[in-house]
Amino acid sequence: MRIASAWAPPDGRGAIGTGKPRADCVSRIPMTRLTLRRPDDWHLHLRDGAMLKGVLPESARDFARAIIMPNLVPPVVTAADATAYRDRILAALPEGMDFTPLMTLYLTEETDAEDVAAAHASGLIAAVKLYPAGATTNSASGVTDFDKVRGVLEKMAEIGCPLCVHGEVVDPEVDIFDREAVFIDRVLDPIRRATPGLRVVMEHLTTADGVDYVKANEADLGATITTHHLIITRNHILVGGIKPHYYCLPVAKRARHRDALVAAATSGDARFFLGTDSAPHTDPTKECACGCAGIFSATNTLSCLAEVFEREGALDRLEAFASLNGPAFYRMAPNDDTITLVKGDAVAYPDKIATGAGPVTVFDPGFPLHWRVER
Ligand SMILES: NC(=O)N[C@@H](CC(=O)O)C(=O)O
Ligand SMILES: [Zn+2]
Ligand SMILES: [Zn+2]
Repeated sequence: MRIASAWAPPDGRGAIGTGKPRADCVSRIPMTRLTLRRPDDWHLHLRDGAMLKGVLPESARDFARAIIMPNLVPPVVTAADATAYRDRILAALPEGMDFTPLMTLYLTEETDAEDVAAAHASGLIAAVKLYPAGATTNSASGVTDFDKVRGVLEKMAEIGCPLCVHGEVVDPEVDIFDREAVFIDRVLDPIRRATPGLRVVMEHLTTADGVDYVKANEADLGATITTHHLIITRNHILVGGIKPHYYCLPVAKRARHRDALVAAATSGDARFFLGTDSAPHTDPTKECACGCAGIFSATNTLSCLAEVFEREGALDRLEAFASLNGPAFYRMAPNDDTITLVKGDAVAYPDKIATGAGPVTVFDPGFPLHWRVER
């Protein structure tokens, strides 16, 4: 990573957005350019058809690769499904954009271990995704009886194919804010103990309990953290009127959990890496009596992350989180090309993008963004 610095202009622009030079910048040179290896997104929803066409450029512009979630309707269950879906993604990619979809299979109680092994050996899939049935958007075909997938998990441990996990229990007795922590004790830890060598990614971590669990385990365990969970708490969803565009699963928790995620992401610890979980739903399907879960952040994710890392004094660790730790976990080389973030006046980004499926609202971090990706 290369960090270039320049003095803020005399009028103070660029000095942390206050309009005035900050006192603590007098003796420090504010950073205004940041070059890092091109990032990857280790958890992304692209959907299909008109929505795919509309949202794909928003990710492909900044990210070189992404782990593509398989929760279509019907889900991407077999190697044949994944091949067809990958081809539809590549066909929707605008001319001249360079983007590699890393495919996943949706684990069901009928998944065939040999189909998984062949798809992994051929390089078609990078991982298999476990959704507890009923836990989240389009998870009805997921797993209810974890004993039924034991054979597939053992095969995955043997061949080194990672399991990406939506880590929430669906027990109606368990409070929605506790579902991740309970999942770790009731489901994840027993699966990992029963399947030595299984490589697991806890997707979209939302709790300090999750951070602690990852840190307590040396080998074979990583976690993605989303952009929005580094920023919002449950107050964003509920205070001053219900805000459907902040609703996602796992639901954002209280501030101490958000702060634990920020500490983990900005620590440089290689077990934590970026998975935006950018999950587009059209406005009418979010702004209604039973709104869909999912936050769309592909458009402004890197600007948001730079702001979060800058506040923590950790801009020099953004590259580890966004560009290095993920490939290391997935045993892939980091990207050779780079992107440069430039700091300046507040960045303009659309509040919605238009897709053939309908308008999709872009994540609003609630503060101005000053870092933009240099094109
Ligand atoms: N995160 C979400 O709130 N929604 C995701 C599903 C998921 O990742 O759980 C989606 O597909 O919309
Ligand atoms: Zn999920
Ligand atoms: Zn997701």
